[in-house]
Amino acid sequence: MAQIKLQNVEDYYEIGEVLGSGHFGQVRAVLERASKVHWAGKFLKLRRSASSRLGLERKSVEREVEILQSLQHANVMALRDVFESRAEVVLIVELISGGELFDFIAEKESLSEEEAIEFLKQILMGVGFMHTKNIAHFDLKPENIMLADKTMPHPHIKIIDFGLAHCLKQGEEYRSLSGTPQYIAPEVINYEPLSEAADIWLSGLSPFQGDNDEETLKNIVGMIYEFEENYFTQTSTMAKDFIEKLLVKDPIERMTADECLVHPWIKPLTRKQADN
Ligand SMILES: COc1cc(-c2ccc3ncc(-c4cccc([C@@H](O)NCCN(C)C)c4)n3n2)ccc1O
Repeated sequence: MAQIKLQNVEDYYEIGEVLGSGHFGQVRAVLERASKVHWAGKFLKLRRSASSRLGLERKSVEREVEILQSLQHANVMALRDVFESRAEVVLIVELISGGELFDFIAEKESLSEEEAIEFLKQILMGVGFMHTKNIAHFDLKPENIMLADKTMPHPHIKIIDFGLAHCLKQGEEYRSLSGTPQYIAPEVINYEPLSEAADIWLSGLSPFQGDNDEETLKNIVGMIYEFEENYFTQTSTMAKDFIEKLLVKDPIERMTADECLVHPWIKPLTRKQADN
């Protein structure tokens, strides 16, 4: 468990290039001075006063640190160190060098269902693990699924960006409108109490995609979607059954991560089922 250090992060790590940035702040490559091991540092600006709109509230940063400290899993980005100064918190996490899964797939001529299942199994194992701890990610989307490295034949999935994640407490309602429009579940749009089920929604090629965010959100709430022929002609019946069991509006009726892992498309019972 990383204890929050009040020392200067640069006493321990050499700060390198910017790897990426977003709502979460900046991610930079860092080099641990003592071990010469490469890590990634997520630099988060803290809000200077209660009235300020700039920077993150301390309690949301503390929540993310607590969540990351409780998640040790092969398919979840690992937390190594936390440094805090007056205006900034730096999370030192494992460096993920394989890039985004989205880009890896985009660079391929095609993706077989077997390859898709391999990726999906790892994502579901990571999500299933966080759900056993009542932690929901609430921002699962292709950009937040990365590859530890691109070694074939078994690329290693890492789930990142727990900036919107929440540990759900029994008997406590949690609602949020945060997330990315084309990937959020209907219960988020309807501002209903949320559960881990909000993570088990489609987060690939969205069949709800509208011409703009407003239309997309309307499609999701109205369950208006279609499997565009030119994308799904080669898709097996079993795969479509799997997707349809995810796109269930009622979160209680939707498959859980563990149920997904035993769905016949992911875990065929017989060779015949596998060829469906
Ligand atoms: C700890 O929280 C985060 C960690 C990371 C993270 C962790 C390790 C790591 N190794 C390499 C990278 C990396 C490399 C290039 C781009 C990015 C990132 O800006 N794009 C990833 C998806 N984005 C939408 C969050 C991240 N990362 N990013 C990204 C977002 C986070 O909220």
